[in-house]
Amino acid sequence: MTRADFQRLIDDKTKPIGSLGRFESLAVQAAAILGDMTPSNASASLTIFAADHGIAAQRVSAFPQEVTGQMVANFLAGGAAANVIAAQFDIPMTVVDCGIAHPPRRRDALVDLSLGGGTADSSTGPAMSPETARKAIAQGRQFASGIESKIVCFGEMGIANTSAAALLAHKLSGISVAELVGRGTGLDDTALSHKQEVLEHAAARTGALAPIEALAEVGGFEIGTMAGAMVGAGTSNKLVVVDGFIATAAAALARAIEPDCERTFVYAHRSAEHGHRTLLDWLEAEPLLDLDMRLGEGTGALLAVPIIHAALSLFGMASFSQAGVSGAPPIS
Ligand SMILES: O=C(O)c1ccc[n+]([C@@H]2O[C@H](COP(=O)([O-])O)[C@@H](O)[C@H]2O)c1
Ligand SMILES: Cc1cc2nc[nH]c2cc1C
Repeated sequence: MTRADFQRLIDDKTKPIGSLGRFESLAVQAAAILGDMTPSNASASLTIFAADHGIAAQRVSAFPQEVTGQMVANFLAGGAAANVIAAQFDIPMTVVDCGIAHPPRRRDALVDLSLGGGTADSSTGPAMSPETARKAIAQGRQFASGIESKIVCFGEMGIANTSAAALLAHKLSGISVAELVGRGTGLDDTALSHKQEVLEHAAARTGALAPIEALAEVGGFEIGTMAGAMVGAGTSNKLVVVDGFIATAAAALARAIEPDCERTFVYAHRSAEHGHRTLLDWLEAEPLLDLDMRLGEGTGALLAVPIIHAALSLFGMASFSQAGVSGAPPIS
């Protein structure tokens, strides 16, 4: 069935046409991508891609680099926000090491796709080689081919990755660095203007860049791997739930690499990170939620899952003829 077929089904349900707004378009998008209207068939999962960033050395984050590995240990122990929300919805969670500088000792529960102990500092040179950038995309695609669930939530963890995401979004979109730089984990005004200087300097190192070159120049390992996974999941007709600012930068990269995968993306929420609104507007994306969240980890994406399931449940409504409800008379 095509998107138009699912749209006809929804239009024939017992409600004024369009009265459930974007909730209806979500139902049509989800059913068309999954080829299935049954909520219980639409299993969901969360993958958190984690990595470190050399640009953290420039004091662009409110937290030290060790926190990436420490939070990954917290994910494995079940203590993070992502864990408790995922548990609430019975959503299984996988954590992928894409290049953590100080990984936890208990590595057995991690998927190991490490590309090194963090990227190089992109304010002084390329974050990674073009070969590593291509490897990040390829390993993400490969990883996605092993995901069994139909709805895939992608989140991330990486100290200083709002810097990498802002620079990548700048290179892909041409939006100014000033419009994309934000407080991340909670910088004060002084630290924010320092971050902006560092990012302006990093951006000025290079001119216009092709997508893979942009990933190589500004990073990061988890963003590239997530972008590859978005391409892979999208091309195999999974519904890709995009989380906050960093995940949206990965989605912009995925779209630049494979434009067709965009139709499978659901933007879960508008993060409070300055720049997310501008980036979403540039992508012409309207997120489902706006809860002032700015945590990452896939927490916003998880909250979208019950909304997607509820949207699919609309296909269980009675049609006008089934319920004996008179349709609207044609407007002359
Ligand atoms: O998802 C978002 O919109 C978001 C906004 C701000 C911060 N974060 C999280 O905070 C970390 C990056 O912040 P920072 O200040 O270290 O660049 C990283 O682990 C992200 O998951 C996430
Ligand atoms: C504590 C903490 C938790 C996070 N989760 C995602 N990014 C994070 C950054 C910090 C600092």
